Amino acid sequence: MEDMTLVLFGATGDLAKRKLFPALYNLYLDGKLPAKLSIIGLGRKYISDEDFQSNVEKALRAYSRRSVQASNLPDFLSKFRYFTFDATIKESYEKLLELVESRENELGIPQNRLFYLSVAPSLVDVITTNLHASGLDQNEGWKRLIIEKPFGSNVKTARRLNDKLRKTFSEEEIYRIDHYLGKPMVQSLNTLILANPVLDSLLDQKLISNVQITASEVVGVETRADYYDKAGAIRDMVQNHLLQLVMMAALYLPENLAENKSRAKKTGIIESLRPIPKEEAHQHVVRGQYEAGEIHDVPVIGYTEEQGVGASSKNDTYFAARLAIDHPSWEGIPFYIRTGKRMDKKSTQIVVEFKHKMVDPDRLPGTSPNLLVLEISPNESISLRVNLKEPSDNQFKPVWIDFSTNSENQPEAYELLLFDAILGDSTFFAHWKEVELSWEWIEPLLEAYQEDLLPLHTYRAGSTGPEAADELLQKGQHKWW
Ligand SMILES: NC(=O)C1=CN([C@@H]2O[C@H](COP(=O)(O)OP(=O)(O)OC[C@H]3O[C@@H](n4cnc5c(N)ncnc54)[C@H](OP(=O)(O)O)[C@@H]3O)[C@@H](O)[C@H]2O)C=CC1
Ligand SMILES: O=C1O[C@H](COP(=O)(O)O)[C@@H](O)[C@H](O)[C@H]1O
Repeated sequence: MEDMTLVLFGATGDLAKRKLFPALYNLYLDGKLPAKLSIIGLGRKYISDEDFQSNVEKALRAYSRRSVQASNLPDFLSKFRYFTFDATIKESYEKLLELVESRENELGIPQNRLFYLSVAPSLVDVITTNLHASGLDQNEGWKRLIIEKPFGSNVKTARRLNDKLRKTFSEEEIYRIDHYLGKPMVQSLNTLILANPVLDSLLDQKLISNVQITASEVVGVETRADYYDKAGAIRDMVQNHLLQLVMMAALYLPENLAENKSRAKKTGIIESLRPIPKEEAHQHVVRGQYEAGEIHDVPVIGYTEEQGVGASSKNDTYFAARLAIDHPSWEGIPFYIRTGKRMDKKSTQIVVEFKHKMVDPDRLPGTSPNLLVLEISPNESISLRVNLKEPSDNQFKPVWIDFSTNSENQPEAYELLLFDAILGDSTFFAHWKEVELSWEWIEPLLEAYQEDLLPLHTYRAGSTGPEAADELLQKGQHKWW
């Protein structure tokens, strides 16, 4: 691992506090940070280095998955410096360069620089332009840029943003964060299948009936109405996280694809995703919005009553769709995806349902389809549902065989992703072609939204979503698991 500098734009923000500082600390505890590391945090308000380090410490105490150890904390904090910086002022970059270089010289660090843009998308252009103009990116070592979501709000704005980034960084130097790609279960899909030939043999195209990907949340819009009411579930969760999960599942589940995990293959999946023309969207897509309801016996308000949301908002807080992948490995196997806020439970999972037609219900009463469930979060597990006979009534009953690891102390997505970026491994970052193709696939659906071609269904907070989403699966004689 090479010694380096991490320049963190947005070091006084929420993401830095809740995710990035804890991720860095846990990497440190695991010995996964470079021996010599200079971290320079940036924000507009004046903060001394000591106060900044104390803010980092507070963030660790509040959010780190492992408790803070007094014995190593001073060494960890000594890597941090703070610089008062306004991204819109050109001179700030020249002074920043002086600080970066002075720390590099002081610590004997080569000019390897990782720039993390944990700031609003509106600042990305001005920052990358000035990184270049000031010479911060003209270093002798490597340079990398980590960029947060959202990556555009449609295909046009995403392309514009990418063109701007590409003026300063090459595609290989850009690390687009999709934190679902950092979840440990998602990262280990490939090796999981390869390490378990038994799973491999189950994941045979001839045996699979359909694949279901769910990302349900209990939380509502929280304090983010300003952003969320414009984005909706389709931009917030579907274009990025769900389509990435579709690519990962489609790529790694069948054995014939598992061997080659090249970028071209992942792009191949998203390229094969059959477009849904806007006129046909209502046959394949369900959009919904939560109404008042109850979650775990606590009453919660409806979406349009949330602070910052207009009473007439038509924004989607739920999205479900039936997808077809025109790829030889997935011919005739539908992928169902759904995501929603204020649902009955927090769960991200991939379910593979196996064909059941060959089982004779007269000879074997009570059987149900076999299922393979890969739970991604909040817990990590693999479960297989099989049919067992009840001796008492001669009926079969579904029984779960569960394999789960103790996931209490699993690394967080940001830890795995930051580590990869430090190493220069971009496998689990969203590459431009994937992002662009995802937006292209989403575009007709956005148009259908705009032209009101898709009804907005409502669902009670605390439920499993609109009834229309159940009907979507019933058309194919399937049901959500
Ligand atoms: N928070 C989260 O959970 C998640 C956030 N993201 C993304 O991460 C990014 C950051 O989000 P978050 O931390 O929540 O945002 P915050 O609003 O909490 O923080 C924004 C940061 O940007 C800094 N900033 C704002 N204007 C300027 C400026 N002109 N010059 C320099 N710094 C500036 C602020 O510093 P100061 O005010 O001190 O200048 C602050 O550190 C966004 O792109 C967001 O979409 C993605 C997923 C989850
Ligand atoms: O990116 C986002 O993800 C979270 C859900 O992430 P998870 O890791 O808790 O599953 C979602 O709440 C948020 O709206 C979205 O911006």
